[in-house]
Amino acid sequence: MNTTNTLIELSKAMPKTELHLHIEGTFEPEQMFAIAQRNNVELKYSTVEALKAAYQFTNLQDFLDLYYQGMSVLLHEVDFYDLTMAYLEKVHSENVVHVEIFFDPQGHLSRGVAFDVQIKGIHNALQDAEKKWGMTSKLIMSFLRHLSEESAFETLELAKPYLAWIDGVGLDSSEVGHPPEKFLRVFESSKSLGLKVTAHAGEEGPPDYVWQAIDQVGVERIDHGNRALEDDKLIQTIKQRNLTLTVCPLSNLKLCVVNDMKDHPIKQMLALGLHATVNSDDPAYFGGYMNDNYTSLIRNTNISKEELFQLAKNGITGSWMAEDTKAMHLKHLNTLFA
Ligand code: HPA
Ligand SMILES: [Zn+2]
Repeated sequence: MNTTNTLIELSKAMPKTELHLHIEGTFEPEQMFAIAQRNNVELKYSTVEALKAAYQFTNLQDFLDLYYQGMSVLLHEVDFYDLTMAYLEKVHSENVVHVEIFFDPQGHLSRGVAFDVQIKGIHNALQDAEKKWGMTSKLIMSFLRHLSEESAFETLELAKPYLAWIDGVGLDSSEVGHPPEKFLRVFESSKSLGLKVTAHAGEEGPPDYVWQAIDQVGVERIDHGNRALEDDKLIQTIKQRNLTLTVCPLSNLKLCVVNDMKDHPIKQMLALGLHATVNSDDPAYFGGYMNDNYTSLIRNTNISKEELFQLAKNGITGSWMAEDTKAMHLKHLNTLFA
């Protein structure tokens, strides 16, 4: 086998974590049509093929418009369960051992779907995956940044009875024009409830948004972070504070954050000593799950075995899983790469 194929096989076999994944972004067109039919909801596209053909994006907003349309067929607890379980089954088959999943409560509340309906479906699927395969997970409630601070506070209020099932809060949706500082007070309240904090920053937004996420919000992780590379002082700060970047290669390509996978900056991030990880973001929309992301990087960026190991290791150390579980997966990883 040549080196490329050897590395691809190794990337498939290695224990992986997924730290940046929107559960609503795992909605495969076939499942979307099946759930639409059983819920008597009409989709804007008449066939799976027509829907897939619309997955051509030039920026984040193009994608978000379709993403919110797609999730509109989710109405009942079983829909959230089925969506989550389909994703977990898929990534279990790819040797993903731990997932940290975002969900967007406001994207469903606005359609009259209650908070408890959403979270019960998702939570039960996560529990079943742990029982069946020992796959561990964390759940991150994400605020939609194009909506108001007041709406985020209302969402946090609804989450209070379910804090035992929620590990952290995040910030997603349209980035430019909606800086992290817009949600400072909501993040403060979230922290006081014992929740961890992360935020999408530097996907399309400027380095200043990453500064705000770090210095004002006090995030424990940065989701994406690509544009941090434009600011040397920011790079040094991210490094000094040991902040993990949840990087999403195929997402970056589909949303034109990078023009070509050959230009993806993940190797540069590693060379700078940043804790970059590989994640799939919205795999049903961006052309691939975890293994596809690694395969694309290996084929296009000349990644070495050492870099592959570092990416997988960063995924374990940058996760919010228990320290003894981290140690167990790191041991397995070391054996595979020995
Ligand atoms: O990549 C993303 N960026 C911002 N918001 C999102 N919501 C789902 N995916 C994304
Ligand atoms: Zn994302």
